[in-house]
Amino acid sequence: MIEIEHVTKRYGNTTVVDDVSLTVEPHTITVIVGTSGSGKTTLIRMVNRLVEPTSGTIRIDGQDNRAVPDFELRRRIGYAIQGHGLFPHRTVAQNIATVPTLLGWDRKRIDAKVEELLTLFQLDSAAFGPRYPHELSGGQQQRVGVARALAAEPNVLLMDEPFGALDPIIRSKAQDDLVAIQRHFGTTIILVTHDMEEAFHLADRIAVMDKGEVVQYATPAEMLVKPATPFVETLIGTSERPFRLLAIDTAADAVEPGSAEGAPIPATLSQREALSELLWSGRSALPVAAPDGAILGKVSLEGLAKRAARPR
Ligand SMILES: Nc1ncnc2c1ncn2[C@@H]1O[C@H](COP(=O)(O)OP(=O)(O)OP(=O)(O)O)[C@@H](O)[C@H]1O
Repeated sequence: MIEIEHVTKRYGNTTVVDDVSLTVEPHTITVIVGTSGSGKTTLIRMVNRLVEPTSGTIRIDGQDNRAVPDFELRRRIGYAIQGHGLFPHRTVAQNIATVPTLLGWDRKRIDAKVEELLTLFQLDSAAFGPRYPHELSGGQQQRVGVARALAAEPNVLLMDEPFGALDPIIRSKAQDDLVAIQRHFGTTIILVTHDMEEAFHLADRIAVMDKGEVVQYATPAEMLVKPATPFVETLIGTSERPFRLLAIDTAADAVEPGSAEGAPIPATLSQREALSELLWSGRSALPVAAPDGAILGKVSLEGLAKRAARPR
């Protein structure tokens, strides 16, 4: 659990984070959104103490983060940023091994961890381990960046626009990978993004920042139904509301019994993507397939239309 209590950061006379309090429950994804310069990066950097708060307290699993030695903070808190921040003169394997090496893990344990993470991110370790970052695509570099952040098995992962530089297809894949990883390790994640679609897709809770303040901290569904301020409403985009609602859950959650014609859609698609497939294929229902190919049932236009309506 991460408890941020009355945290303020000032640079000179300018307050960039203004008395922010929020609690991030263990094993959840909290997404921070807001306008440029609203203090998102500064807020998450105070969690791992890359920035020192002017006042206030941040506790990680009950412990004040000022009381935790640096090396221990680095082990407990992974940090992944846009552009990946990979060391250009170190191989992929060496990049991933950075924090475990600093922590003095033995060679065998480090090698096993590198292998595990590369496999998890669908990068063949024999082919990719010895390569240098410039020999990878942007999407591969991004995955290595996240793998490196996870190498010391942190309880907490901070991500600052980790998918910002990716094209939409790789981005969607990277988001799915992140959800899979989060389930696999049970990591508590705070992620900063500009992309509201990404926020609604990934978040258990969303924090909206405006001029250094958190103006709303709520589940995506709560935020859609009751935006705290006109700013939050604008950020969500009123014409987007039904689609945002559908972006929260997957097709698996909307499966109805029965069969349907046409190519099956994966159960992991968001309901929004499922709706898009339905509209584009011109069908009123499509089969839904589990990852092993088994047909789970169908999703229908009618079913999704009900789910897109304002929750009561
Ligand atoms: N070291 C610093 N010294 C002075 N001002 C700073 C410093 N770091 C950040 N700021 C200011 O604090 C404000 C918040 O910056 P921050 O990077 O946290 O915003 P952000 O919400 O992450 O923005 P963006 O979405 O554009 O990345 C900005 O106005 C920025 O100029």
